Amino acid sequence: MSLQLRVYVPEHPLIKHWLAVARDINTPSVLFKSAMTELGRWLSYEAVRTWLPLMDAKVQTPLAECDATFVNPEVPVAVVPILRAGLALLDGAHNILPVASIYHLGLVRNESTLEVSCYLNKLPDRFLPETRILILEPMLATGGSIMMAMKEIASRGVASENIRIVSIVAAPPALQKLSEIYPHLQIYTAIIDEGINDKGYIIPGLGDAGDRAFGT
Ligand SMILES: O=P(O)(O)OC[C@H]1O[C@H](OP(=O)(O)OP(=O)(O)O)[C@H](O)[C@@H]1O
Ligand SMILES: O=c1cc[nH]c(=O)[nH]1
Ligand SMILES: [Mg+2]
Repeated sequence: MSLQLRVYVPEHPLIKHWLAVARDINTPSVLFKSAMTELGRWLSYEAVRTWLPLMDAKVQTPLAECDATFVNPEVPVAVVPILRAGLALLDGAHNILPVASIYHLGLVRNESTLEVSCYLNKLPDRFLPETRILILEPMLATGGSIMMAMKEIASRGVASENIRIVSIVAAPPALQKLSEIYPHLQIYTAIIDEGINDKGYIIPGLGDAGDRAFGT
C-alpha cells in the first residue's frame, strides 16, 4: 500500500496500555469506556501538538513582566465525534480542548452491505476556513464512514490541512481511501491493524466499538 497521507502512531506507554485494555474481550463495558476516554485524551494531546495556532503576548507575573505564548483564542477549534463510538473518545478530547465547539455527526453502517447512512448532522452550514477540526472516529475499517464525514466537513469550507483525525484502530482499506482524496490529512491512531474480515470488522481490532462502549 502506498500511503501519501501522514499516519502517526505515537509511542506512548499510556496509549499502548489503554489499547491493550480496549482490545481484551474480557474487559467489561465500563472499563472499555474508560479506556476509550483515556485514548481520546492522549491521542488528542498528540494530535494538537503542531496544530493549535499560537499567539505571542506579555504577561505580568507577581514579580515581573515576561514573554508568554497563548493558544490563539480567535481561531475556532471544533471537535466532531462520529456517533456512536466516537462519543466514547469525546470526554478525553474535550478535557484537553475545553473551549472547542462540539458538532455531532451520527453515521451507521448497514451490517449486511456496509453502506453508510447519516442519521444526525449537527455541522454548521459553513465553518470559518481557519477552523481547526478534530474528528473522533475510533474505527477506520472499510473507510465508508470517515469518507462520508470528510466529505461533509470539507464541503463546509475547511481544507484538509486544518483537519486531524483521532482514531484507535486504523485498517489499510480506510487509510488507502483517505490518502487518495486527502493526501495532506494527518491521522493519529493507537495502532494500524492488518486488515478487515468479510463482515467489515478490523482484525485483530477490538470488536464493535459502539456496542462495547455503550453495553449494547
Ligand atoms: O470504516 P467503516 O467500515 O465505515 O467502519 C467504521 C465505523 O463502524 C462503526 O460504526 P457503526 O456503524 O458500528 O456505528 P456505531 O458507532 O453506532 O456502533 C465505527 O464506530 C465507525 O464509525
Ligand atoms: O472492527 C470494527 C469495524 C468497524 N466498526 C467497529 O466498531 N469495529
Ligand atoms: Mg457499531
